[in-house]
Amino acid sequence: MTAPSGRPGLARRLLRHPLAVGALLYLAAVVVLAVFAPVFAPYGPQEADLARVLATPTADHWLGTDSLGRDIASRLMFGARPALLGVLVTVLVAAVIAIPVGLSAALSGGADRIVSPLVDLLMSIPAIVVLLMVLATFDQELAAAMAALGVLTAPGLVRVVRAAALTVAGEPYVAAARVYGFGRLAIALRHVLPRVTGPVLVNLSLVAATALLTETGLNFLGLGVHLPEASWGGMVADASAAMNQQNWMLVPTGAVVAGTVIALVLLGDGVRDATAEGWARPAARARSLRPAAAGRERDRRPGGAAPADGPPILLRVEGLTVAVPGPGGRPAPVVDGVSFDLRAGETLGIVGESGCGKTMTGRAVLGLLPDGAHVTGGSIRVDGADATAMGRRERAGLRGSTIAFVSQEPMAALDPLFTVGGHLAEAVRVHTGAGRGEARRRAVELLGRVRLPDPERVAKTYPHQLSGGMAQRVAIALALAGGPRLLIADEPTTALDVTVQAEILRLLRTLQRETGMAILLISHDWGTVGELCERTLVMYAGQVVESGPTATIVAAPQHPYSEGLLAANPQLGTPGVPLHVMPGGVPAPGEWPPGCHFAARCPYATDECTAHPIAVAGTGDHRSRCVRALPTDVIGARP
Ligand SMILES: Nc1ncnc2c1ncn2[C@@H]1O[C@H](COP(=O)(O)OP(=O)(O)OP(=O)(O)O)[C@@H](O)[C@H]1O
Repeated sequence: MTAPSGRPGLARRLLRHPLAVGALLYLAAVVVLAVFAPVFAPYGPQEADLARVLATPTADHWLGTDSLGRDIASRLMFGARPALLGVLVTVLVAAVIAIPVGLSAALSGGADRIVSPLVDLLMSIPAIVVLLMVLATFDQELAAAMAALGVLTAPGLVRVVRAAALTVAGEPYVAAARVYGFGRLAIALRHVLPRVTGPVLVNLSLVAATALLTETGLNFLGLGVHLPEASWGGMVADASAAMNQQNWMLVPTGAVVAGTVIALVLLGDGVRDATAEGWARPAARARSLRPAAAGRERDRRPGGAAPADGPPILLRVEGLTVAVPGPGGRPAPVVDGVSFDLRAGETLGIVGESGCGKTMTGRAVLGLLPDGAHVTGGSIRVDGADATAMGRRERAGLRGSTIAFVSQEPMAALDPLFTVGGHLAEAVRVHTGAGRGEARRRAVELLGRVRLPDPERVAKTYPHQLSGGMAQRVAIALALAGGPRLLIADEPTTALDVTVQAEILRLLRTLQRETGMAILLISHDWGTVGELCERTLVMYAGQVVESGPTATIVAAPQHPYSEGLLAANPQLGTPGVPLHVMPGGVPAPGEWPPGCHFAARCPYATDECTAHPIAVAGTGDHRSRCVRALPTDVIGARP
């Protein structure tokens, strides 16, 4: 791992852009001269020298005088005040409206359904008409007009914030933040807002430029600042009126207005570039978390009944069915009548090929199904409470504190903006309400618990500085932050190399012993499941086809699919003997055959298998969904 290093902040990155620095200096000078105009201006804004009207620059009047002999430099300084004030009002109003509204629209489908059409409607309103109405109503009060301009420009900015936030909201670490139990507000402020700052600042600079031009335009028309007060627009109007006698006056007034607009735009460009540089990171972006499940009830018989006695049942899933939109928009089940119990402190594996519905089952338990997928039947009871009947808030309250999640892509779950320690401390604060110092201490403690060497140092690193194994340990530490009683680990070792896989499995076993939490391990690999799980569910095409003690299934599989899966496992193979390959593939959702879903690939299939749905049957806690219970020696007798 590389040494911890800080990332230069936006301000420091901005200083690397000469044009932006020039723009910043120019704008700073304008602001200082405006604020301290009474100090810096050699003359009062209305101080007239009728003996020297329309003078070109002299030692007394550096920028000349206007048609009433007033000092142009002094009036430009005083005129900058309403200009800057107007810009400030517009920008503030636009930002205060657009940022929260745009974020809400991006993060909540309900809000978006209201916001998007409203934005379209507001953007079609002609701004100038509204501004003239406001000026007429408020006795030419420029601040009111500029506030109205802020309201009118807000919809455009809402679109920008929404679009930028939507992109960020799709990032895996935002999905992961929900998994870790963060509320919407915390996610919006902590993970999404910092990432939309760049586009927002760029667009605010354009809003500012528009506001300046509008303010100048209104004053040019004599509709804002009351004469004889100085305003840039009024000065441009004076200069235009005196063009036939002397055209110098338009040079300083026009140059100041144009210079300020250009500086605002250049500053926006600089911010955009500096923000983009901030996001260019050495590590490739990790892939996104995979989506998950929901369901319809069919077979309520527990496919994975826990032993009758033992610790209390922590999770009871009964007849869970999850559907996604299938061909023609009809719901297609991807999880079909899955039932199992998980007792406190127990480890249960779900094993099966890709596409069998393992992840969907896990994500349904978590209450985080992908868009379009939903639970169409069955129940999920956590500690006896029906989670499927819970409201959004109550369900979110379970995540992180009662149920935690670890995915196979730990790097994707970590926000690149924050150090590992910052990330963990935030999770601790969310779940325990601890103060900053305490949360920080607990964060380092958690890093120690997942056996990371030198936790203090690791706490200061950024995600891209971690190796895959370290990132997985950090993700596990994050999952532990809320003291969960159930950890759902979805292929937690798949992306790691073999030695690191073994270390992570050992860590999970140790943590499970230390904390007494239950583990639901999702894997396609018998080796992983066999390493960690007392009991296992074998899933095929959305259904549990076999369940029971892992050792029993491995020794004597009852279902031909379990048998084929075991025979195809390299860890259980004999050196020199080619591994068994199951012909065909898992049928896609919506294409499941009637009866046994595995029939088309099954070497023992008979007409009976496809005639009707197959019930779960078996003795004790070892059950399978097959018309025949296979003798143990049948693997050797494979046709
Ligand atoms: N967002 C989604 N929309 C529609 N279908 C989906 C979605 N996510 C997954 N599916 C489908 O649901 C089925 C079950 O997927 P799931 O991810 O649960 O399988 P899995 O057994 O966990 O396999 P893998 O290990 O590849 O994730 C698959 O057929 C998959 O194509």
